[in-house]
Amino acid sequence: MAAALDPQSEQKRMSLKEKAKQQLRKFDVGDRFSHLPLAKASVLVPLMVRDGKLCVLFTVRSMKLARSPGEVCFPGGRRDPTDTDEIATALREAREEVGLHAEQAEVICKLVPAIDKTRSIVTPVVAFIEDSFQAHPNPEEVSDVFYVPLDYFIHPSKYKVHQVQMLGKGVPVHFFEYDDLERNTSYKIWGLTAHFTVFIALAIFGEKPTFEIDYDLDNLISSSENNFMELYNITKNKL
Ligand SMILES: CC(C)(COP(=O)(O)OP(=O)(O)OC[C@H]1O[C@@H](n2cnc3c(N)ncnc32)[C@H](O)[C@@H]1OP(=O)(O)O)[C@@H](O)C(=O)NCCC(=O)NCCSC(=O)CC(=O)O
Ligand SMILES: [Mg+2]
Repeated sequence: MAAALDPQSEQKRMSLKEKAKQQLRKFDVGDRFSHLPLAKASVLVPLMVRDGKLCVLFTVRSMKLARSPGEVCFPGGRRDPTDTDEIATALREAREEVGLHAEQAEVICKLVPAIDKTRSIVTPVVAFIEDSFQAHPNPEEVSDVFYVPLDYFIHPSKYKVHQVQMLGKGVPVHFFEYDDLERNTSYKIWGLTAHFTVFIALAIFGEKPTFEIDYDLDNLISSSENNFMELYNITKNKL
């Protein structure tokens, strides 16, 4: 039984969440990108408050997977015919992969998508989950589940960046290394997953990070959507 929170920390916990929800809702893209004719996938970005800090849940992909084995990602996957929309895909995959039931998740928004190496449009669906959520990883797809404070993606202690030519455009690929002291394990969060996490940290905290970003922080919505459409148009023309 978790120790009863004193009213003060309960108050702080709630205001942390409410402020984060308020910020995230400003970035909801609705169905603005739902009609684009590329294969679709979604990830669920689970947020919660742990030890008084906003934290995000990550998974480590099983080595059995053909694609990106062993890499850190969010619960997620390709859309299947039973999914009514991007949110349904994200929630179905989270249930399959970490045993998160839809009623344990409060979906807050869909954020600007990204394009992955299989040229699918990947939509990040952000949800608050129960702070006490206990993951049940599906070993077919997930080998580990861990949590990182979200502000680590504003001022990381271990970070590097690679500028890659993605579809003819110079794009920063963020590489974070997070040392989970409790589990005595170091995790590498990079690429698409890091891209989404940085954006969510910027949207919630609105703070300039200690590393370079390819957004205009004062116009985060328009600069992020322009970045996506630029990559989409290059991808579309290459198909
Ligand atoms: C784009 C994605 C959301 C798509 O999700 P998934 O790859 O998990 O797709 P999925 O869950 O639908 O299916 C994954 C595999 O599991 C199998 N699978 C699905 N359901 C299953 C089940 N119930 N039981 C057993 N296996 C199952 C499928 O056959 C599939 O194999 P198969 O696939 O063989 O059919 C994810 O790949 C992702 O987040 N990628 C980025 C990870 C990342 O950031 N890596 C860091 C480098 S950046 C990077 O690498 C960028 C990039 O990816 O472009
Ligand atoms: Mg998956």
